[in-house]
Amino acid sequence: MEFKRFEALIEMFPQVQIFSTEGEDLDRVITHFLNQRENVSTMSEAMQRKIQQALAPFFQQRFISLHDAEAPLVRNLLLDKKFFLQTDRYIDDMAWPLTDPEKLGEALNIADLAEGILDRKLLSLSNGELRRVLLARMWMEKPEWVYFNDLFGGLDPEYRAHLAGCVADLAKRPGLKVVVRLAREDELLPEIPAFVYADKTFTQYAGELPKAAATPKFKKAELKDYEIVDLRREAKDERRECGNDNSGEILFDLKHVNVRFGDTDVLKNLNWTVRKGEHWAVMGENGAGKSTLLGMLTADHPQIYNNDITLLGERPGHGLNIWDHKAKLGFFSPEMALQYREDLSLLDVLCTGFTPNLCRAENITWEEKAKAREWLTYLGFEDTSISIRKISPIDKRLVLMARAAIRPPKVLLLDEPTQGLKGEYREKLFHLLQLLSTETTIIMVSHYEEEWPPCMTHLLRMPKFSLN
Ligand SMILES: Nc1ncnc2c1ncn2[C@@H]1O[C@H](COP(=O)(O)OP(=O)(O)OP(=O)(O)O)[C@@H](O)[C@H]1O
Repeated sequence: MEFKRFEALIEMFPQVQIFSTEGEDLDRVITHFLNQRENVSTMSEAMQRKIQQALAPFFQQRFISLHDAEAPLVRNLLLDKKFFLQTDRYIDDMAWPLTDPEKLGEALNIADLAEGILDRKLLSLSNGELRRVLLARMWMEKPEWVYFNDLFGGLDPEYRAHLAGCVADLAKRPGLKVVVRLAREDELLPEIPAFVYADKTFTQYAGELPKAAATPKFKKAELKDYEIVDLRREAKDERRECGNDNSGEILFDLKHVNVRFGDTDVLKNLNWTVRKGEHWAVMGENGAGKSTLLGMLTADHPQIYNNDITLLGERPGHGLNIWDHKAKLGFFSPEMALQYREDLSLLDVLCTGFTPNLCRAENITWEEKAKAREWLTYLGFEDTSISIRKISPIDKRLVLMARAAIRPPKVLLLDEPTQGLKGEYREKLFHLLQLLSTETTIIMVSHYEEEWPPCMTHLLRMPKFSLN
């Protein structure tokens, strides 16, 4: 069955899941349709980012304990009669849809959050926690239409399984119209009619839908402390051959590291050593402290000063120069892509990767330019002169990841690099990382078990100590 128009599809299938690698185009089509409807509840990364941007123009601000008494709490977002997103530098004059306080218990259950979350400041939440709070809110609204844009993006595996069950139940509610957009085919839900969107056409999914929601390979309840897995021992094949520089130079050394905010333990007695030639995947449930950990490695997090940490041979407060340190790293996170403001061509963006700065680079050599051009061509960008502002947010992410890696840096830090990336892009990225692994040390945060290039040598699993 094929549909050209979303109107026709939704009329026939009021509960529908749509998988597409052309996510933004599909989102535009659905949003255009829903903007003309009333009582719509939407969950999307864009909403999450809007809140984060409104509350803090610079993401690092989040690392600082927030004293602002006016900063909105989760309680305000979920329970205020009329909630406006407002700070002293941001005003949203549209009130958010009304919520039903009676549904709070059910909603927190859906979001798998404890009641203590209500007193947390919105800005202090991790990406996944904020997503889950927004999901809780949807369950407290009274919509006729529900739209989940990239339902599982940024969520940990166990919660993804829980959410899949909740959405399947929601889709059974009589009269409710439910639209789910999925970025990955392997995340299709059971029972809900499925379509694939490509070339501006919705085609019925030809494969078989799963019988039940996928179960996570790993259960967080089993994890009581930090766990290190030697991936080389697990796979005795080609992994041993790559990134095998056993010079033993210690790049990062963290001893009994603790990070707390008020009475929330984020990192608790973490001992972790990263040596040159190792490549680490970092996993952990939403709020486990993965971004906090990366913030420490980049020296952005102020709590590096009250911990025993060595960063590339230097100690914070004892000779570490932050800018020299950052110049040795390549860093990418989805927030960075969001906050990137430069109006440069793709080629110029990639060339900034040879310098410590984000703005236009001077004195780029002919060889560097040629390498940047070669990388862009490999990633599928034919016209390297177009502005980064003209490409889609997902393409922008890919270009900024390439920028972080091209030099190559001494250490490449990637926070959820595959979030929202289509399979073909993931493969290209992993191929690049595999090639780079002989020259740089890679540390990569992921929410997908075993979804990393074969060069990865270790996995750090992080538990979540606080219950919100
Ligand atoms: N300034 C702050 N004040 C209070 N709590 C904070 C602050 N900054 C971070 N936290 C808390 O620290 C915990 C870890 O956050 P972090 O962003 O490191 O998690 P994460 O593992 O990256 O999560 P996700 O998978 O959702 O991205 C979260 O529970 C978060 O709410």
